[in-house]
Parts: sequence; C-alpha cells; structure tokens
Amino acid sequence: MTRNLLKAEIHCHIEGAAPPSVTEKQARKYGVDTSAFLRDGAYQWRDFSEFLIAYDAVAALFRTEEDYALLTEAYLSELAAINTIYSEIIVSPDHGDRIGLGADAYLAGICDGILAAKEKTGIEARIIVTGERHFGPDRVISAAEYAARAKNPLVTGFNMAGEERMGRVADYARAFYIARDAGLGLTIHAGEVCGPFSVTDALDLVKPARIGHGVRAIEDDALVARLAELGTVLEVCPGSNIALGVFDDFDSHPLKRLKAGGVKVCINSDDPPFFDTSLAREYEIAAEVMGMSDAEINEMTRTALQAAFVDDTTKARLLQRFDAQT
Ligand SMILES: Nc1ncnc2[nH]cnc12
Ligand SMILES: [Zn+2]
Repeated sequence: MTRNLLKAEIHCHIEGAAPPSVTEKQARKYGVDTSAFLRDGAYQWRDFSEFLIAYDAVAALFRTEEDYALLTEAYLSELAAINTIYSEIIVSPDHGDRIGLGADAYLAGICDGILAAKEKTGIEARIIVTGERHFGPDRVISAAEYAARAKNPLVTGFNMAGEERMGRVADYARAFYIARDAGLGLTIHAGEVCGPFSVTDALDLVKPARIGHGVRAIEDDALVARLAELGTVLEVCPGSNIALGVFDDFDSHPLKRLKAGGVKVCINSDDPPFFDTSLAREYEIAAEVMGMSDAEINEMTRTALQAAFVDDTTKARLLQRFDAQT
C-alpha cells in the first residue's frame, strides 16, 4: 500500500494529463467533434504514431491562458492529494504558438496554475520546456531559444519529446547546447520507441542529467553499465511503456533490472489518462505488481528529488521534508 508514501514526479506532459471528461468539456466549449480520438470516455489510439496524433488533438482543445491555468492547477492538486511534494511538468510553448494563443500566454497560464496549486496545497512544481521532435529541428531549436530567453524562474529544464524515430539526436543537438548555456537542466526522450542506439546518441551528444524513459537501454549490458557509471537518471514510466507496447507486461518491464544494474531510476506517469494510469497507480504497480518494498520505492522518490531541476535551497528543503518522513 503506497497511499501514505510521499511522492515526486519529474515526467508528466501537461496536455497528456487532461482527463477525458475535461477534454470533452473543452470540445463542447469550442464546438469540436472528438470522435476521432475520444470515445466512450477514453482516448482512442492504437500505436505510438496514433497516440501522438491523439495527443496533439487533445492539446488543440486548450486554447486560452485560463484553460491552461485550470488544467495545471487541477493536475497538481490531484498530485498533492496523493502526497506528492514535487512535480515537473513538460510543456510546449511551440504548441501555444500553433494554436494561436502565443507562447507567452501559454506559459503564463501554466505558471498561474502552478502558483494557485502551491498556495492551496503546498506542492512545489517546475516547468520543463520541450521541443517536439516530429515538428523538425528548427522548431526544437526555437523552443530552446524561447526557454533560454524566457528567464522564467519556474522554467528550469529543457526536453525533447515526440516521434523518436524522426531524424537522429545529432540533428537536434544544437537545441540542447542553447538550453545548457542558459543554465537549464537537460533531459531527452530516448530509448522508448527506439533501441539502445538512441540512448547512446543522447549520452554522446547531449550529455543529459536525465533521460525520459531510456528503458530500452536494457537491451545492451554495456549501456546499462555506462548509465550506472554516469549516474544518469532514467525517468521511467512503466504504465506508459506497457500501454504503448514497448514491453508486453509488467513482469517483463525492466525497471527492477535497471535498478539492480545500478542505474538511478524513478517512477512517473507520462500522460496518465492516455495510458489508463495515474502517479498513484504507478506507485501501486511498483509495490503490488513488481513487488518492490517501501524502502525501494522511497529510494526512487529520493532519486527524483535529487535529480530535480530546482534551486539548491528548495531541493534541500524537499529532501529534508522527505527524509523526515521516511
Ligand atoms: N511518451 C511519449 N513519448 C514521446 N513523446 C511524448 N509526448 C507525450 N508523451 C510522449
Ligand atoms: Zn514523455
């Protein structure tokens, strides 16, 4: 039973956290037919490509600063209610531009949601700006430039999500150099849909502190050893991996094997309602399905806090609070 454990999450896409009921409400508000991607209260997709299409369709229904403020506040409040003390949400200002809201208003709405949730629940949260790989290197570089010049104290990291099979990391590397120069923490989706080469590319070219997923590194023992040696943190999202067919079931999921191999891992929900999950469920799966002890789960939460893209004072405060209760 993980209900009472303190929790942290460092990998969740904000639009991917939109509950179907909220998306339906947004669709009614804007007069949009959702039948292609939302039926019977559930998001509809059959594979990774269709998932990305459904994701973008859902995202297109959040159109105002207030839409984003409410979505963010609701998600963070849900996390706080299950004893989550820290959250990083992945956002795409480029998406704000695409829907005509504008990147600044998009980000302002998300910041409002973070501040409102913090005031009501005490949850600490930060923002990771992401580039979407399937929109090409120029857009990813623009996202990094935007994150760098935003100088927003809540924006503390840079990521690249989207279609991992498009291009190679080298095509996008410049975006990460821009983000690193601006003092942002780096993480990148790799080793989710593509195999170990994708993780190797990320380590060689981006040198990120963290990798989103990275789970297919398990196919290469030397790469597992390299991740352990470097101390690179894998933001593992087991429910997402099973839903997307990266692994057949939780028994064959490599979370425990990566951890046993010395790799730093933590658990996350990615896009919870798309994958019929939640952060609470991911913790329960670790305990009840994968058989991990409270001590092992707490170790992963501590890893997430230690790897957080947050200032030293806040991190020390979070760790102190966490250690006092474990
Ligand atoms: N799991 C995932 N992989 C890549 N891009 C994403 N965008 C939202 N969720 C994603
Ligand atoms: Zn993700």
